[in-house]
Amino acid sequence: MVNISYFYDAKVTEAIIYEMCEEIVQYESDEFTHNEDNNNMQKMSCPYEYLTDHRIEELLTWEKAYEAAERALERFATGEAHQSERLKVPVGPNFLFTMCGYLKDEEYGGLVSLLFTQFISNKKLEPPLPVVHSDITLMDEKTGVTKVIVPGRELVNWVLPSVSVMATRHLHGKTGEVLAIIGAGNQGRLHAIALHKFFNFSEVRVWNRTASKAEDLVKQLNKAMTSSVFVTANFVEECVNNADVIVTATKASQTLVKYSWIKKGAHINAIGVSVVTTELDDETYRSSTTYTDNKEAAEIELKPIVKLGVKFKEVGDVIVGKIQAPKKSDTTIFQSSGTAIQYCAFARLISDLHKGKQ
Ligand SMILES: NC(=O)C1=CN([C@@H]2O[C@H](COP(=O)(O)OP(=O)(O)OC[C@H]3O[C@@H](n4cnc5c(N)ncnc54)[C@H](OP(=O)(O)O)[C@@H]3O)[C@@H](O)[C@H]2O)C=CC1
Ligand SMILES: O=C(O)C1=NCCCC1
Repeated sequence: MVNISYFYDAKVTEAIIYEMCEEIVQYESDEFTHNEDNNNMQKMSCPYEYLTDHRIEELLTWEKAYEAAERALERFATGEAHQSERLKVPVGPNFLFTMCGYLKDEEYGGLVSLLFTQFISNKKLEPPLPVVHSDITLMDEKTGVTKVIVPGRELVNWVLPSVSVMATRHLHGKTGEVLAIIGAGNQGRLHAIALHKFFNFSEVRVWNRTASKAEDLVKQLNKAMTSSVFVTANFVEECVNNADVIVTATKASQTLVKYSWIKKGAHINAIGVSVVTTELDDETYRSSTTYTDNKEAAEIELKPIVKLGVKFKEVGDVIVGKIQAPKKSDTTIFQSSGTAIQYCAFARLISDLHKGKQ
């Protein structure tokens, strides 16, 4: 974590403020309007844009997303990033979740604030509304001025799979031949695409509770990639059998994968999050090394895993060489928590792409 206490040193603060004011004056002349009747109080015209899902899809590519994910993991590990505590505010059965962060980086830096609501009760409305709503605000790190607001639901579609790709790269390497996807929902589909684009697997197996959805996804992906590598599996055991890389991305509230079915040395990206259950059995956690992108959050939020006595390691520490990479024979789990820093890197990337800067 970066130590931001130096901002409170009076002399340094003065120097920083002076430097920033010079830049702000420059900025004002372009972006601000003065209200003479109000003691020269600055009134801003709206300096930011809301970038739609559609615009993000137009701008982003998986290659750019992998790079942003890797940089965010690196910077988090080297301390060039600062994050506030994550806060979950209960609203009956629903909640509001917030996280803020500051990433110091020429290309991907900024200040970010992520707001995310999960209203289970929306399912019962007539007509029903989506359960998750989320907006991510990116602010300039020199002025605090808002640059863009992006929809979190779209951004998570890029952030989560590319962080898993980078975790797989650094914890397992580019040796995988068979990928097993458990769950053909949104994240299962996106992980299949992002991981296959990066690793070019010889076989990608998909299992889903509702088999027809796995069949549809397999057809769709083979067609889109003019390939025949995507195949369905009838049972979870058949899907993970001898697989090198596994993704669990379901909303299951029961264990789906048993350690005895997994190849030794496999890597698992465990995406399905629950405060009460895991998709992997206890033996899998006890016999593997579990990595996360945010140890502090994982220790608080992933209670069922903590209860097993699992000691989390951070994937960023492997990337920057702070800790040794796992051995080929180690079975590894990546337990993704998502960090404000990752969202900052992606929001900045999108903001720059939108303005034609990248
Ligand atoms: N860490 C993070 O930031 C994020 C984590 N997630 C997590 O990823 C997981 C998947 O989310 P997402 O892809 O968006 O969800 P979707 O609603 O798109 O897909 C849900 C999937 O879970 C399956 N499923 C639900 N219940 C069961 C069950 N009892 N047994 C087996 N399969 C089941 C569904 O199967 P069927 O088709 O049969 O219904 C479907 O394949 C969730 O746990 C979610 O919390 C998601 C986004 C962000
Ligand atoms: O859909 C989710 O889950 C999200 N998680 C974190 C950020 C926004 C959306």
